[in-house]
Amino acid sequence: MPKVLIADEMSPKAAEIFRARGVEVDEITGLSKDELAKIIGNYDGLAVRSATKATAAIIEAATNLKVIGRAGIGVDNIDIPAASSKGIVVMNTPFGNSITTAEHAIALMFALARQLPEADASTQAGKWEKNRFMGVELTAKTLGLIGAGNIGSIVADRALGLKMKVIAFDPFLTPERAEQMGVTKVELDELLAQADFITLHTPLTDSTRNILSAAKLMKTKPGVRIINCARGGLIDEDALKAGLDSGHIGGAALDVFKEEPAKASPLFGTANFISTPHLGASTDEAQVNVAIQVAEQMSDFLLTGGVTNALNVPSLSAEEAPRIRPYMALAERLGALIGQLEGTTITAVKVEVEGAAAALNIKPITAAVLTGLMRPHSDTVNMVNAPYLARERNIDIAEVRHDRETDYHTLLRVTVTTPAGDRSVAGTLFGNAKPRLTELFGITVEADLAGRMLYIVNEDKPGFIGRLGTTLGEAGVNIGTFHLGRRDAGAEAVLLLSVDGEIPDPLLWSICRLPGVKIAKALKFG
Ligand SMILES: NC(=O)C1=CN([C@@H]2O[C@H](COP(=O)(O)OP(=O)(O)OC[C@H]3O[C@@H](n4cnc5c(N)ncnc54)[C@H](O)[C@@H]3O)[C@@H](O)[C@H]2O)C=CC1
Ligand SMILES: O=C(O)C(=O)COP(=O)(O)O
Repeated sequence: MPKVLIADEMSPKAAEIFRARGVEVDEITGLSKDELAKIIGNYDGLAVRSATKATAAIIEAATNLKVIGRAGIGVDNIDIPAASSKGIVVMNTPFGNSITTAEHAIALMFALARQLPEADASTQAGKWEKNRFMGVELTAKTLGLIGAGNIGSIVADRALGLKMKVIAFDPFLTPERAEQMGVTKVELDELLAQADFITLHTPLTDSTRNILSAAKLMKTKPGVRIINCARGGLIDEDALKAGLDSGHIGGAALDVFKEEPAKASPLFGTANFISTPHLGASTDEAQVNVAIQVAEQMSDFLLTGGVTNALNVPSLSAEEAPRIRPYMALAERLGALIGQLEGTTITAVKVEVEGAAAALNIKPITAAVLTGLMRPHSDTVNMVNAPYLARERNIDIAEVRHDRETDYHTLLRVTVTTPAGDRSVAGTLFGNAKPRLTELFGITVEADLAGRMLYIVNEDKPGFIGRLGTTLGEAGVNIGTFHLGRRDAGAEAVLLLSVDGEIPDPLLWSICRLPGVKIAKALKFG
């Protein structure tokens, strides 16, 4: 039974679902990184929110880990490249807490507009400072969105309902989507010059880190109010403090900080500054949503191999999975065939799909080809890390979808480039389910690729097959299936035999010494 560690506070729904699905679960929160490193080797899955840092060191210690599930959106606490190169799937729940987080941004916008926290503190201190707190209306003000994805677009929708004008800076926002959202797409400097309120909704990446730098903050409209419910690190906190102190920035509300937990900050105590302790996702509804999603997704993966919302491996939907699985089996076998025959000299791989296969998601098929190709040379390769390992080995990957008629209703071709030139194998599915080789290095040969096989290239001369049968028979090796292909009569022939049992080296050498044999290799599939 797979075993999962829930390492951050999560709705009890998560543990309930894991157990109901047949996954063992431990809930241990507040672990130090050393404590986590010590126990992580016992688990197949790790479920986290933002507090636990799944660093390279933790991942290194996670000898059995197969999946890390983030009950939430941001995955900046997970070292995805480290997980990928160890073949660990990383998944998040991209929508479960977006409404809640958008509502928190709107709440902070109101709080800034009417100085609610200060007014509350003053009133409860018995001061009744009615004249001190003069607010601004949101109606007709301009809201500048930095990042118009899931959360940004919900914020835009709510702000439009409040009769605000919404402008957005997001390099990936298409004009059509902007129009559909009812927002005006602008460049960052234009947004800074026009916005009365700015709200950030991007992930923390190299392109967004410090996006509101000191220089950019200086370009904002005097009196601007800034909200960050996305990630600390998007705003230069020192420059924000200076802007608030000078009065150029009229207010700022941060739910997230560069260093978390933020137990001290120069911003604390600054006038017109509001903060919450990373509460964006903290509602009953959102926490139930993300807990259910993460537990379902991780259980699916651990129990059935189904992949949803993974960040480092192509997703396979429930409808797609049954159609694509036989292709992945074919892809892995073609990759394994060519990987065993061409060794480690491969510098490029081309995956081509034709006929029915051309309508499918090619990414999992390519990942399966690469997995098969590298498995003979790596014990740890799997669907997750195969593309990364290929990249590390400077293998160039190309994917081609052909829109043409073929002799087969569906065809998958794998071509590798080696110092000796390009070599190609192709295969199809019989009955949409059974992987079958159709072509090997330009020669038509139909074969199942399964179990132990023997690959022989020989001169096409009479008597060879008899001699081969005798050699195998004398060694006590039974032939299961026998597939023969040749370029032209009397030219080079290719033999693929499935055999019951291992072919020991001395037997392989005897086969190599048979007259006419050019190449003999033992192959293994599955
Ligand atoms: N405070 C909290 O508790 C929570 C915080 N979050 C944070 O909110 C962020 C946004 O979440 P979603 O909207 O779901 O993500 P999303 O991926 O749907 O949207 C992010 C948007 O940022 C845009 N973007 C990327 N690089 C950009 C750049 N250089 N400049 C401008 N825009 C850029 C993308 O094109 C995308 O449209 C998350 O990454 C997460 O870190 C999410 C949930 C809760
Ligand atoms: O989902 C996200 O990105 C969040 O930041 C929410 O974080 P949390 O799960 O509340 O620690």
